[in-house]
Amino acid sequence: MFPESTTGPSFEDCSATAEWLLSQTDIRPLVGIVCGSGLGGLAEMLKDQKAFKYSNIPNFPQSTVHGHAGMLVFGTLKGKPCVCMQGRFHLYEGYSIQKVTLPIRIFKLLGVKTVLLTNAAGGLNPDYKVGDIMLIKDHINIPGFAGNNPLTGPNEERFGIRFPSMSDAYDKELLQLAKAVGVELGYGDFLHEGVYCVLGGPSFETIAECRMMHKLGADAVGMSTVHEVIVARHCGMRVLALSLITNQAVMNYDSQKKANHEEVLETGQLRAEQLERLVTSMVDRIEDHNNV
Ligand SMILES: O=P(O)(O)O[C@@H]1C[C@H](O)[C@@H](CO)O1
Ligand SMILES: Nc1nc2[nH]cnc2c(=O)[nH]1
Repeated sequence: MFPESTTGPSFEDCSATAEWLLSQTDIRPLVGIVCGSGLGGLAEMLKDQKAFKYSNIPNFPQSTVHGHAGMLVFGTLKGKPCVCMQGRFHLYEGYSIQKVTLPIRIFKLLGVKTVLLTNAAGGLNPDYKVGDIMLIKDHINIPGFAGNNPLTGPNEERFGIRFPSMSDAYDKELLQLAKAVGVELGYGDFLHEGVYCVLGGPSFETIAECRMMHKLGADAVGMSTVHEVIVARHCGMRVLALSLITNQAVMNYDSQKKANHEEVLETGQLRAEQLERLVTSMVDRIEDHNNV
C-alpha cells in the first residue's frame, strides 16, 4: 500500500475538474501554457478569454506566491485554442508534488497536445546575463534524487507508463523551432540553450550549492517546471520550456549580492514583452500532435 501522501488526486478527480471546465467554455485547447514568476502577462495576450479563478475550480490548489495571479485563462493565440495558467504551484507552498502538477494532468484531459512552460531562474553559467532567455534542453532534478518525484505512488496507466524515459523530455523539434523563431525576432544575442536545475526552495541557494550545480552541468537554477515536465511527458504531451534569467546566482564569496524575489519580478517586467512575443510566435508555428 502507498501512504495517502503519495497517492495524489485520482484520475476521477482530474476528470471531474476537466469536465467542469469544458462545460464552462467552448474553447478546446491544443496548447497549454504555464507562466513563471512575474510572467503572467502572457495570459493577457489571449483573445476571446474565459478566465477562472483557481479558487472557483473544483479540486484546484490556490496560488500563494506574489507574481502568480491564480487564474486559469482559456482563449486563442494567433487563432489557436490555448489554456494558460497565470500562476503555478511550487513545492515550497506546502502542496504535495502530485498537487503541484495536477493542472498538467488537467491540461491532458482538456485535449492539450503541447505544453509551453516558462519560469524565472538564477543564472549559474557565467556567460548568462540578467534578462537572457534560456531554452531548456535538459534538467537536473535534485528533489527527484531524494525520491520526490511527481510519479511516486501507484501508477495511473490511463495517464502513462510506470517508467517513462526522460532523455527525450524536451522536444527537439520544438527546441529547434524556438531557436529559429528567437533568431527571427532578433533575440539571438540573448538566447541560450541550457540545463535547468530544480531545487525545492523557498530559500535561495548558498554559494557552495551554486558552485556545485554549475560543476554538475547546470546553467540555471529554479524552483519549478521539472515536476510539470515529468508529468507532461508521462502522459505524452510535447514540452517546450524556457527560463528567463532574472538574476545571477551568487558564486563568489567576495560578492555583496543577494538573490531576492523583488529582482526576479522586476526582470520579468523588463523582458515580459519579448517573452510574450516568443511564446506567441511559437504557438503560431507549432503543429499539434502527440510525441510519446
Ligand atoms: O514559478 P517560477 O519558477 O518562475 O518562480 C521562481 C522560483 C520561485 O518561485 C521564485 C523565486 O523568486 O521565482
Ligand atoms: N532557486 C532559485 N530560483 C530562482 N528563481 C529566480 N531566480 C532564482 C534563483 O536564483 N534561485
